[in-house]
Amino acid sequence: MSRKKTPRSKGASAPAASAPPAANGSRPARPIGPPPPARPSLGGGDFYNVAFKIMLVGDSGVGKTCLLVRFKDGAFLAGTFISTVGIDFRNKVLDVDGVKVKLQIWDTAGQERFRSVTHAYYRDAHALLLLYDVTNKASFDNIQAWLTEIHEYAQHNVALMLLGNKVDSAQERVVKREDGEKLAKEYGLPFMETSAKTGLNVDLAFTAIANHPPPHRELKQRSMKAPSEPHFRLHDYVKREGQGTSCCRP
Ligand SMILES: Nc1nc2c(ncn2[C@@H]2O[C@H](COP(=O)(O)OP(=O)(O)OP(=O)(O)O)[C@@H](O)[C@H]2O)c(=O)[nH]1
Ligand SMILES: [Mg+2]
Repeated sequence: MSRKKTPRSKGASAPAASAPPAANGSRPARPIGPPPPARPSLGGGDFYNVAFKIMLVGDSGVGKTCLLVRFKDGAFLAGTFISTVGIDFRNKVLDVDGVKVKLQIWDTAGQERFRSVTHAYYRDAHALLLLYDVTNKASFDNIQAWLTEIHEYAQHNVALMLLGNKVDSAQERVVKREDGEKLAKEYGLPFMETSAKTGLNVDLAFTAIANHPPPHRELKQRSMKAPSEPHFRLHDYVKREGQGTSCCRP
């Protein structure tokens, strides 16, 4: 995949590839009735009922790490671009209808040389946030290649959302919002534009994923829908909750 920007190699403070907690490969079922007893999350004092694994993917430099840091810490990593090496993860527990949902968010390296590392993580992901940079046409053109990769390595029922990041950079924008909407519609994906810098739609993107329904219910409904409507619930959520966002039902 070609890129406009050449990411700098990683500095000493960069996140190292970290071993994942054991994954059971199954999608977490949101309980019907009272939530199961809360468990301590790995590596923190937060308690949770269910865990949900989300992967951030897209070209190097589109803002995956910044999006995660904005969501987790409410901060923006301005200045020096430190490209992720391999894969890193952070946890955040959200309350969804009284159920503590632990989002385990995997931040992958966009650089091609780490692709074989990240491939191994796709199959355990319950959801994918696929990013491009609205100021980088190449990152948008590469979305199709990312989708091919996702179809090859991820579970067939993975929840997927397309995000056009860096919308705060209005002067540098080269990918129009309509172009993002059109592409999303073509592939039947929910879509929104985000800014890790200002925080626009960042929480919404993650909470939409966290509100994703239990897989058994979704699969049942999905089997009655046309294949081109795989993410209708995410669409509905984004449409309902979003401000200045877009939702593309094919
Ligand atoms: N203006 C603006 N800059 C951003 C935004 N998000 C990220 N950046 C900048 O874009 C550069 C790359 O951001 P990263 O989050 O490190 O990119 P990445 O996708 O994680 O890159 P890799 O780790 O190499 O895959 C950094 O210099 C950030 O400061 C945004 O929303 N707006
Ligand atoms: Mg990164």
